[in-house]
Amino acid sequence: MLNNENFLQFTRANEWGIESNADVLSATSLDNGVGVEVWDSGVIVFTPANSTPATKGSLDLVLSCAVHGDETAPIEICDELIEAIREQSLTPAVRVMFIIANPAAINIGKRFVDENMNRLFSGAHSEGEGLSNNERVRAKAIEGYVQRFFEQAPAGERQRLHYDMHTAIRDSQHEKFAVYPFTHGKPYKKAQLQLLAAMGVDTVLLHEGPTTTFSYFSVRQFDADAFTLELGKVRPFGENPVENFAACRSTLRQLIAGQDLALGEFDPARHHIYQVLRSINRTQQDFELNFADDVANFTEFEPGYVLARDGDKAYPVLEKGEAIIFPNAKVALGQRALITVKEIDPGQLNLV
Ligand SMILES: O=C(O)CCC(=O)N[C@@H](CCC(=O)O)C(=O)O
Ligand SMILES: [Zn+2]
Repeated sequence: MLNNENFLQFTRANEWGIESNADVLSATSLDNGVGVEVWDSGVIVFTPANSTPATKGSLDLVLSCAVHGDETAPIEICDELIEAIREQSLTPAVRVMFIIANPAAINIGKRFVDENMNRLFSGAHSEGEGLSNNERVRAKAIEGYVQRFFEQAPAGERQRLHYDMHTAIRDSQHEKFAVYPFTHGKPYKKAQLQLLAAMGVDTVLLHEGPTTTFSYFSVRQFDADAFTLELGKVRPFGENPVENFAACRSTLRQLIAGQDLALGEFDPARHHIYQVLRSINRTQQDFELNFADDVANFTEFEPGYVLARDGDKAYPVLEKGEAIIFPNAKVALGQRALITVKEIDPGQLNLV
């Protein structure tokens, strides 16, 4: 068993998984009756001691971090929550699974080892060159764990929620924001926007099409409410300002403990909603972004301004209000190097 070993340390010591016959895989329970199962390195599931009132106990919550290994704030948040549950200072009233996705990338302090894991979900791990590197194998295994977690839930009306937590490479005009994956026409949910705001995330980016990200996988395969959360800027371990994550930490604790979040009336004015206008891919070795490294996410450029050049092709701004997100000229060929977005009125949204 794990004994008293810190789960993050155990995970970092077992970079690409643990033997399927390892004794750490056996299920156990804490003195307070909470069930604990380690399904793999970085994958731990807690089950409440007793059935709780249906409205609370019916939540199945996935909290993931380290899909990008250098994004340390979400790793620190998960570490704190996992150990609080194991020390019994936090008692889950809902099923909760934590996934520390890429321990090998954490250990080298990099976004990934061979390949960006957040482009490998929904089966992308097995396309092209197939399961040719550890990130591909791990993404496939993680898909299986999420499937098992959601599908093993007791019968009855249940809510599925997945927060895939990240931090961004650049500064941002909205420090925290969420990506709301493509819903295939289903309405967006007011309660989810309110829950995000309670976590300090008042800005939401609506994806306009399918992606190979982890959060879209949970939306598409399991009809979960799932979001990529960008909680701040990438910093080394120990340098994340604790106060910046207080709302996120306390809301996650309340969700895990099944406490009432008292979200109140939906107020559209409280939320900034951005629509994705374009994804610009790098297709040529000769790719450049035409703005400085310290230009923040959500910065607007005037129509006509050339944002990027991909070989001979120039990408000028097409309309007033067009702003940039996630610029990265160093992505692999064929991958997204930049997204452009535009703020829209929340009143325009199909909301339930
Ligand atoms: O700051 C950056 O440039 C990247 C931050 C990051 O990792 N973002 C995610 C967004 C995923 C999504 O679109 O849901 C990513 O690029 O994987
Ligand atoms: Zn990330």
